[in-house]
Amino acid sequence: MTALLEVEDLRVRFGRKGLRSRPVEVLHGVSLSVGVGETLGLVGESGSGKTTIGRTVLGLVTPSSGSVRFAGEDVTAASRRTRRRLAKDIQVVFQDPYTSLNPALSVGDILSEPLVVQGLSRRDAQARVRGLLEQVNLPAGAAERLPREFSGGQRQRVAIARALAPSPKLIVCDEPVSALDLTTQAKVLDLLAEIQTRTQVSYLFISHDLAVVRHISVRVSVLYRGDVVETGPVRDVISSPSHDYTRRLLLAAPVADPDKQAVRRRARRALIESQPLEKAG
Ligand SMILES: Nc1ncnc2c1ncn2[C@@H]1O[C@H](COP(=O)(O)OP(=O)(O)OP(=O)(O)O)[C@@H](O)[C@H]1O
Repeated sequence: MTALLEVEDLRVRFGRKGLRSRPVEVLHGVSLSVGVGETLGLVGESGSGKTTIGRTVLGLVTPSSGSVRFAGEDVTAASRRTRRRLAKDIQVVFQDPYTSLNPALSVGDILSEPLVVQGLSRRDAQARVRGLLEQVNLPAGAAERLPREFSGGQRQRVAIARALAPSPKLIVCDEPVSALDLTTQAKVLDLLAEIQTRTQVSYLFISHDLAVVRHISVRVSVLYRGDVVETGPVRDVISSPSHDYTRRLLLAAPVADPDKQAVRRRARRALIESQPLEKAG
């Protein structure tokens, strides 16, 4: 598969408040790739560095070393002109559909403004908005309404439509269904998959939840404290994880049956007690 996004040996350091404290490295040489029309799941617990990877891919964080290449171009060393183009090609959908949409604008304006800025006439932008709403299964009348008039799942559909507006090649999905109930999660994931089949868009799909990642992606990278500890087909990683951290992540996933849940809890506790996990690697 042709690689669209190639992240190589990425290191990111953040400064801490206070003159004496030294910057802290939060990514320690991360490598991953996403093919054209592919979804790579990126899982890890809170604070492992998932969002930092996403923000670096979007050009919002400058790495201390390593590279991010998109369609062969180095994102981190791109000129302003190239960055403008890349800003169109790489879009994002955030976790919280309640804060990621401007509450003062109608859905139609939210979707059409970026298109008008890009040079589309108002009339063409409105036609495109109708097409975008159709793509995410919202009625054309949604354009007249404000974000607060929609449910969480519908707002996330608007956020997906906004990301699709410039016909991107890659969408960074940062926990896009974590704020939704289970049924709505499945519907939004199915929608993302359906859009991918139609458009060949690629997803870097960030989640703390392996079950969600299994639903949407074929390959997954597991991130632990700023290191990718394993990458492979989701099926293999789930059926025979090669790293203790992945085993813990699997055992931590909730299951509906309370007896199975208790068995998992005991297995996880036994694993933690027998093999304390301090460092990645
Ligand atoms: N701008 C920043 N300045 C300083 N530290 C930061 C900054 N952004 C992130 N960090 C730190 O980097 C580490 C990784 O954070 P990041 O948000 O990437 O993790 P995450 O896996 O996405 O977590 P979550 O799922 O909770 O969002 C954390 O320790 C966080 O506190």
